Amino acid sequence: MAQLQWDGMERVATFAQLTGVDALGLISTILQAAQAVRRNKETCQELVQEIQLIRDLLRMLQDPEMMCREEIVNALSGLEGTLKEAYTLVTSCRDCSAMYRFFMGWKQADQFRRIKKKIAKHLRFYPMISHADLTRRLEKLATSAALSTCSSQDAQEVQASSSTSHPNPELRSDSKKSSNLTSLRNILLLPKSSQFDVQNHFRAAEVPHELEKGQEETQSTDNDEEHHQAGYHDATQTSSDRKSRSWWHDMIPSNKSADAAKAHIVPRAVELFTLAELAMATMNFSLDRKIGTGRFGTVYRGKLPEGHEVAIKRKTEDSGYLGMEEFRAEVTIHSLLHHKHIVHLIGCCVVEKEKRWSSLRIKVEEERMLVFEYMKNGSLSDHLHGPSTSSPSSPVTASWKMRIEILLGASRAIDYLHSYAVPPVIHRNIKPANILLDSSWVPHLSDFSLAVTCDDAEFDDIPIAGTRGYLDPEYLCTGTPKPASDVYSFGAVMLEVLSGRKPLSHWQEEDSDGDSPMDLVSDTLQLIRAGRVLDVLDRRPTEEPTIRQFEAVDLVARTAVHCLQEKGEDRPAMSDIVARLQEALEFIRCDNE
Ligand SMILES: Nc1ncnc2c1ncn2[C@@H]1O[C@H](COP(=O)(O)OP(=O)(O)OP(=O)(O)O)[C@@H](O)[C@H]1O
Repeated sequence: MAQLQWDGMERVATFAQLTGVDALGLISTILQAAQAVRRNKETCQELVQEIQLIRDLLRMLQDPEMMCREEIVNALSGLEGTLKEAYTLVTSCRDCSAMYRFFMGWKQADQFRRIKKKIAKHLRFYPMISHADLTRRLEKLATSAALSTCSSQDAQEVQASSSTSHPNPELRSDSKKSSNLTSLRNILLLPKSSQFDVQNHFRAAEVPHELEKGQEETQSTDNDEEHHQAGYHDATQTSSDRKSRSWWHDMIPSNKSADAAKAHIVPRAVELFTLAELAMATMNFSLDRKIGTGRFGTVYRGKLPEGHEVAIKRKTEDSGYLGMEEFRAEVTIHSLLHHKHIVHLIGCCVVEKEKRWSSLRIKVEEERMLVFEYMKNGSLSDHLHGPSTSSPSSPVTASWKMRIEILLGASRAIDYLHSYAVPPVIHRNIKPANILLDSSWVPHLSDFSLAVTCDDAEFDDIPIAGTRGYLDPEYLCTGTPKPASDVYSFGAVMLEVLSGRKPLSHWQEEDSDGDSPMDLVSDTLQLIRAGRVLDVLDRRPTEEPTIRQFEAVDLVARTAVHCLQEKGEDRPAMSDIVARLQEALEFIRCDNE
């Protein structure tokens, strides 16, 4: 324990000595101030999360050698100023007077944007530093593990002192040790290529060979045998280990490792599930566990052995999902994204299934599954148009405030994709069916099956994709997706939320040759431009909106018009949309105060 405390002090000293800044002190002051904010709570919370990342970063910077690196010192220069600005901004959010709101609303949104950009700059070496820290911890763990296995007596001593005071906290208790090894297994499941190709900066990760072998052995269960007998080959199983390993190691194209290194956020470790584990979680993919079906497969609700509820998207080759390349791209992109309004990808699974075509021929098909955190309250679309709309208990159906909160959350997720993810990501399938709601009605953007990164140089090879009714007409003409294409789709979502109407009527959805796919868009745009917003509004939240509600929905309507401009360059950036929705929400909140 004493050793741990000393380590912590040493870290602080290292950073403070080298920079002359008590950044950790400043950070804890900001975190305290953030607890008392009365306005812009969500934006402050996001800022706090990023500031916490800076704190984690500083704590990882315990190696003085690293702090001497020019690129890191440069990235951290100006940190004091940024933190002071962040403090001033956060404390200004304590003031809740109407006058303050009137004069400061827009200015604050601008300041938040500026500070977030500065923080992103400070965090740009996060992946490399985190990688170096991880390597250091792995080496420490591997050394301890080697020490503990070299003599059985030593191992017994470790067990005997498991719950007390082993000097290495990672070996302090058996359960702690096994959970560390589980998370290690998860970390190691990332292909080597994705473990930050940082040869110009730091030594590449060396995964201890013994640990790799161990991780494979832990994956087989009794149930696997049953599935082999039923004609399944789980590509992650021992019988096809070589294939499994090369599949996984090939999973992320090597050129993506550079992207990962550039990202200011570390790729999340994606867990590799076996078919047996997922079959068990879903009662063998039983019908009553089915949540919904999309173009690319079926989604099931499942429960993992630890009790964690998940949604399992099962994609088959028949479903029209394009193939392994797209699956890899989806997992790669999704694992790089960390945002409170983006559905968390927990893991995936690939299995081979034998299908008998005739007495002589057997065809081998691949099935791919993705495991996500479960979103208990379904999709925004379900609440606007599904059976739950008849239920007055759906707050989405009944409340303008909730609808605007959902739009705001989703817009923040898209803003993150466009402006903070590195490389930037274009979702290409923004629609209410892909905005999911958790048990607290917090929105999460989902479905990255069509997402592309902005540095995918050869857009020519990527077919135009999206959902009719939300597709940007400019993208349809040029074939080149841009962040502005997502902005257009989000404009259509805003109109749908305001009007409660789908952009395409049922017959248009069915008829792929329908020549007027944008009826909601063109009808409502005309009405809004003519100042007739009231004629557009869904009357389920309230028959007559109050003045504040009207101000809010009017602002949303005008923002939607702006998003639906024909030319991408005339549309607003996602960050402006976030600011306007934030303002719209403030109007509604005034109503409730
Ligand atoms: N993580 C999740 N938690 C809860 N429900 C989910 C989750 N992911 C998807 N669903 C449900 O499953 C349905 C089908 O999802 P899926 O993403 O396969 O298709 P889609 O988005 O409706 O359409 P498409 O993929 O064809 O564009 C969704 O509408 C949603 O209701």
